Amino acid sequence: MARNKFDIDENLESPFNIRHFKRALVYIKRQKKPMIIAFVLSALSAGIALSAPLIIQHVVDYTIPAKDKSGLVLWSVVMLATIIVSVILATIRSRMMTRVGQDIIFDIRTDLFKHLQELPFQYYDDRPQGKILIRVVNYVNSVSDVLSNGIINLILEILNLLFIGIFMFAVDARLSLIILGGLPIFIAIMLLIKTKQRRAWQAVSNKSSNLNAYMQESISGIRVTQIFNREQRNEGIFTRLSVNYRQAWMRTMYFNFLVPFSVDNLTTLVTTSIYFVGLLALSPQEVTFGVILAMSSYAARFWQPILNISNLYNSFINAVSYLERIFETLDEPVTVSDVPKAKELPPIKGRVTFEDMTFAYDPGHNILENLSFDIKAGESIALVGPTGAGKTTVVNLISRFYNVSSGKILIDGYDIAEMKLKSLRSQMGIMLQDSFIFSGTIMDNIRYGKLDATEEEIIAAAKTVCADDFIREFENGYMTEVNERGSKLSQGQRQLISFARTLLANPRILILDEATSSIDAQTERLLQKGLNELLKGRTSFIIAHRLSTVKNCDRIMYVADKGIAESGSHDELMAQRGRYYKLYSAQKMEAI
Ligand SMILES: Nc1ncnc2c1ncn2[C@@H]1O[C@H](COP(=O)(O)OP(=O)(O)OP(=O)(O)O)[C@@H](O)[C@H]1O
Repeated sequence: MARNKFDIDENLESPFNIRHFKRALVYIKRQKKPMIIAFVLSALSAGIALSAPLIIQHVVDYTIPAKDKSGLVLWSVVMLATIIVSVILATIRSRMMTRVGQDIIFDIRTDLFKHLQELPFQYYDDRPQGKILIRVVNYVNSVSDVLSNGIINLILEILNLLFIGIFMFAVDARLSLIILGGLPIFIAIMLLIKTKQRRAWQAVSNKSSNLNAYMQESISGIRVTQIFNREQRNEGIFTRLSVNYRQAWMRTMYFNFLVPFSVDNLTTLVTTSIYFVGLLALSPQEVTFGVILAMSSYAARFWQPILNISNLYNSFINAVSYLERIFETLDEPVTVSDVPKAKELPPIKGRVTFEDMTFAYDPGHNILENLSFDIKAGESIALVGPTGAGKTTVVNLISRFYNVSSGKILIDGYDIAEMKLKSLRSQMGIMLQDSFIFSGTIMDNIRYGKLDATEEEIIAAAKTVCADDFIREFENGYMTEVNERGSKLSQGQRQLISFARTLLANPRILILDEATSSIDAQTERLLQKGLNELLKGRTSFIIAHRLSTVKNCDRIMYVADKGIAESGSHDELMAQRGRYYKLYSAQKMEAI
């Protein structure tokens, strides 16, 4: 069961701590060089811009009273030059940082994708795909700016604040203290809203994740939706999720606006105080008009970096809620992986042994119990039995898509839990009822089974499984582009392509899970010839509800009651007159 349905908020398994941020630093460190250059450029640009109030003070107090026209022109040119240089430096920096941001995205996304490819079936069983997608696509995008520009800007703003402090204290210490007077009020406001703000951002990421999961589910299930006229109901669910998202977003915005609102008012307050104290309380001899002008300009400039830092803090809080989820995914354990000192499974003959094997998807709820059987290399085995009995589970365990709960599965006497997964799976061929087709050409899709296969090998495989005829009927033959999931192809055609794909991989053990159920009887007969060739000398497990297709298997195992209820050849089982006999007779009756 999906642990996180689309309308269930995700609980973070490990809430954010500084360790997560340290991990983010790993990605940032890789961009050290461009980030240092960008930082120096920014520092230069900010330093140049800071000289403007000093120029203004000098011009107001000395150049203008002295009616020094050439001095006035000179200072105007200096002022213009500082603006131009500062703009050029800022532009170069912003280009560099765009690149750094993209490189960070690239690295995190690559790590996530690599990890997702290794995560076991169980991980995907438990989550809606949309919630996985949003982490790789949206969350990574959202954190890149904070991890690149955000860090640099934070250091810069702190330095900026320091420099402004030095400059303003150099101009007038008493008026500077008035400017600093607003700080305790600001810190108190920030402390008050900090926790609420973080929770609000977490809610936004939860709600957007839910929305995404539902979108993904709706698109995948659009056919069923239209068949059952569910459009209106689904719209209702979608609206509810959208409203939840909007409410969560509005709440974060409320906190976000609160911060600049406080800063604006504090700036106005301290500027007014400077005018008041400067003009009334202190004598004109002590404080010149130029000093008051310069100090009011510093007051605005002093509060600007504070506003910027608090905005950065907002983005940081937002990014933290995304980083938590990105790292949670990266930390997701690869439970089905090579054990330490795993051995390479040598080329196998194909003997498969289950030794007292028990398996549960969810602990405490066994699907198969104490299962033991031994299959000789080259034997063809049919797994039949009622829906939900565990046939697919048996074959999934042979490929070790899940770990057994107890007991062992051996191939040629080797415990598969101790073998390298790659060496195990490369010798297995699995064909499912729902054959997945990737976007690309038909040729690419068949080549998926063996990446270095030649065109001749691919065509030969397609011929063996009777796919060649229909492929050639397409205008572009093997080079026909198909969509993801193969929506241009019939289900039977998709299965034939996946047959060719598996044949190309030349596996020693072959698993056919309802693989021929969508192929018409005539094609199936044709295919059977190819399949017989394919099955020769290989161990095969065939799951089929249509018993006529598995009658000729060496052994038929009837899966029921958490184990194998009956086992033997068709004739033996018919003679037993047990459950297989009943099922076969019932199907025969239906066919008449
Ligand atoms: N990923 C999963 N997580 C939890 N339970 C599962 C999972 N997959 C299957 N099951 C349960 O395990 C049992 C066996 O499922 P399995 O798919 O092996 O049956 P099956 O015999 O192949 O059925 P069918 O003939 O319908 O394909 C079922 O009761 C099913 O509900």
